[in-house]
Amino acid sequence: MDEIVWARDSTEGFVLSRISEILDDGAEVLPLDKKFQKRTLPFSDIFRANVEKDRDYDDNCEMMFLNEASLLNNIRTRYYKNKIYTYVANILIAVNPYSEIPALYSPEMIRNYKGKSLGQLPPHVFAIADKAYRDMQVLKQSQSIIVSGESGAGKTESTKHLLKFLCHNWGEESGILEQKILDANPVLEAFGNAKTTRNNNSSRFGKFIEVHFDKDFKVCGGHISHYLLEKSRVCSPDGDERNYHIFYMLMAGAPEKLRQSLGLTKPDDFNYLKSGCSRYFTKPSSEKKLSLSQKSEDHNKQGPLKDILLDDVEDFSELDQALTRLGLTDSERLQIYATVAAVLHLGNVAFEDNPDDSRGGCRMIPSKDRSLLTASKLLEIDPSELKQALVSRVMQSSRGGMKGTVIMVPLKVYEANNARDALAKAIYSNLFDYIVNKINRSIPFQASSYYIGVLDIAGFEFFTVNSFEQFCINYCNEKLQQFFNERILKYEQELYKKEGLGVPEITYVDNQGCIDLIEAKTNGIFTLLDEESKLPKPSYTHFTGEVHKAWPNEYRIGLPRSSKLKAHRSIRDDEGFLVRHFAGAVCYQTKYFIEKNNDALHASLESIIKESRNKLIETLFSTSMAQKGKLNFVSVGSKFKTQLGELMEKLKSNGTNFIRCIKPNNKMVDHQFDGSLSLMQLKCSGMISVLELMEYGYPSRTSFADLHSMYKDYLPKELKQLNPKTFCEAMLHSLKLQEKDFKFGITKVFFRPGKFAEFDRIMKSDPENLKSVVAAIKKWLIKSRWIKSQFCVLTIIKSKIWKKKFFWVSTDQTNWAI
Ligand SMILES: Nc1ncnc2c1ncn2[C@@H]1O[C@H](COP(=O)(O)OP(=O)(O)OP(=O)(O)O)[C@@H](O)[C@H]1O
Repeated sequence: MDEIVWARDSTEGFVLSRISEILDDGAEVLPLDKKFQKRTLPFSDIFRANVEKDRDYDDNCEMMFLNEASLLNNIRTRYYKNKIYTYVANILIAVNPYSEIPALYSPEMIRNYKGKSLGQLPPHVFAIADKAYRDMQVLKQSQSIIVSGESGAGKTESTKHLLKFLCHNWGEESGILEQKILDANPVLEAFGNAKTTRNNNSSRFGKFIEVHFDKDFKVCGGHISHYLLEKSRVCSPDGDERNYHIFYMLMAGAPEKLRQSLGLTKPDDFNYLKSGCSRYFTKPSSEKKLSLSQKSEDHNKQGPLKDILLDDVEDFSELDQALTRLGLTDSERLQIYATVAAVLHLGNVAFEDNPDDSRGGCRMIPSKDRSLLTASKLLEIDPSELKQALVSRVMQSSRGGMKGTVIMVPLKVYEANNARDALAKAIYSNLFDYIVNKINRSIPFQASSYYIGVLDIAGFEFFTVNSFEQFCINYCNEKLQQFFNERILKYEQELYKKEGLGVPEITYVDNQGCIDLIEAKTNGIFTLLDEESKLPKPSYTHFTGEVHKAWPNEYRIGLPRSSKLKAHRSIRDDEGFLVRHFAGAVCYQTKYFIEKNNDALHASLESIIKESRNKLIETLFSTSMAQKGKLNFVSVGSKFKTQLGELMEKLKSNGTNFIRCIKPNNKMVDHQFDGSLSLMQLKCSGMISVLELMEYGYPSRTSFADLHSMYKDYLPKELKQLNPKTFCEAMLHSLKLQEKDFKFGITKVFFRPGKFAEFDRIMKSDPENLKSVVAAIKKWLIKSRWIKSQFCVLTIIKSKIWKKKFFWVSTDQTNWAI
């Protein structure tokens, strides 16, 4: 028993092994590398291997055996050769190299990929951008490029390269528009990105960036839509994580005068920064520009954070210039910086129990007066009114539906803390909306015919503790997965039908049930959460109970104790629920669901902030949704549901391209490939199911014209001159490929897995072999021409006989038919 197979392994993903014994429901396998142990595995963990050591494939579909193990191995082999891009048919897999690969994105590369069909050059993110552009031109349809992957997988970097390729090749001569679209990046990153444990420059929001084209397919504008900024980070970055970059950039990079006027000193002087990592990102040259008083104790002790791209000192001036180019005046930029500083000062306001209040209310700690004064000054609101609104809230009694006396309700310490944090989050997230809006307005926009939209949104997430943020992200991924399934499978089947291949229908697992569970109007989890918020005394345990009650027989939802993870099994039934997503089960802890879903300010705070004399603050809160009573509040969940609905509509009406980004290791280092981590991501992105589909279909396909242009130079003149369809027929029929390995469609030829590679190998083989190939093609051509001419003769003879017959029949009846 000598067959070499891939055997599942918990760390590597798969290891090459030899089957030593076949058992009833599995086999005993012996890994080739002695460092791995012999094991007995079920058949579902053993896969056939394409064993040609060190060989890799541009397109996974060129492989003979399409399975998760061969896919993982191909990606790994290529990654170590610095080939970070790989196709699975039209889908691009991009592995984060965590290092610069020389010339990979050079201007020459940008030129090279322009106008090339997919497959003509090695896989590349530029090839996908070019395909989207050509599809837009040919099909006269807007296109989307969906870039997905977990945090740190390289979505934002890929997005930047896509935009650069599009703007560079089809932007206007002056490059002003291109500059504006590209200037959006440093601005979005300063306000929307933060250092997390998984990525130094993690985007804490989703975005859909549209590049618009005019009737001549030249770039004529752009637009950014953003989703779900992570607001909780503003008040409580944790452990090794940081708050949004802008806070540190201002403190490290702003001119001294500006820092002084904003009362900015060093990160550990501010509560909203010192709960997390308080060090700056610097390079040796910029570190020298920092004074001791600007640096936190930790920074002084441990030194700066390091990243190839980030530098808080230099990034501030880059941001300031980008904002200027986007059209913001000196005073507008100053107001933005003042607002950011105000958030920090607000965070330093603290409360204690008020011994003079018999109702258990709190008061501000007197030593924090200075922070309150600075925050009020920067926000241009009255400090005493702000103080009052932070420690109490106004309620109106109502009797028989009539509004009655105004009552001042004192807040407890934790309520005042919540009110302060809610205000800080509202200011920051409204500022983010304002900045995105400013970017959009600064990008000139002429009448647009089509657009290419790039979606950069977080992939499926599951941690030990999963809260409302993960719930929203996973809901979004559930919708995107459904779309992916529909597009890939539907497209595939429609193509087979259109090309007349006669391949039987392929079915797939539908995840609509899971989507219903979350978004159903009457009993979906979002609805139950909103209902809970409207109760006089909302409680997360009651909400959790309602969720379990609403879905008693649904297998997709379960109690935390049904989790496979020990950490989740100890969560009480009324403190969490488990959702079985397409990518795996996730246990959500519901403790902060209500607060995170309803982040509106209480009425007193809302009215104080609206009275600000500061133009920017006034603008930020002019359209904000005041909580006009509990019954008509707009929750975070329902807003996201609506936004996502609109996005899905756009995606459905566009052509689609997919890029799946993979993070090869958690250490964020180059040349280290963690097999099981990467395999998990391939599964979560739906790539394994795509392979299953491809295994039974014809995954490699190319148009007759493309195939002709790809290989004509390998052949003599007389064969080159054939028309593309005859050329393809001649080549495929005369080579020793079996009939079942390929199919001719109307415009394309389709190959079974691995067969295109076989064909390619024959065509590119040594001259001696090629000679015999040419001879075989010529022989086939002579034979087929002979058959054709015989067929023609026969047809003429037949038609003559038929005409005679017809004439005879028709003259016998009516004459008009001749
Ligand atoms: N193509 C690339 N070449 C070199 N380095 C890269 C590439 N792609 C990503 N990186 C590195 O990986 C880091 C993380 O990438 P990126 O920020 O694009 O991830 P992401 O998927 O957008 O993460 P998040 O969801 O957290 O925002 C980058 O800051 C960069 O250092």
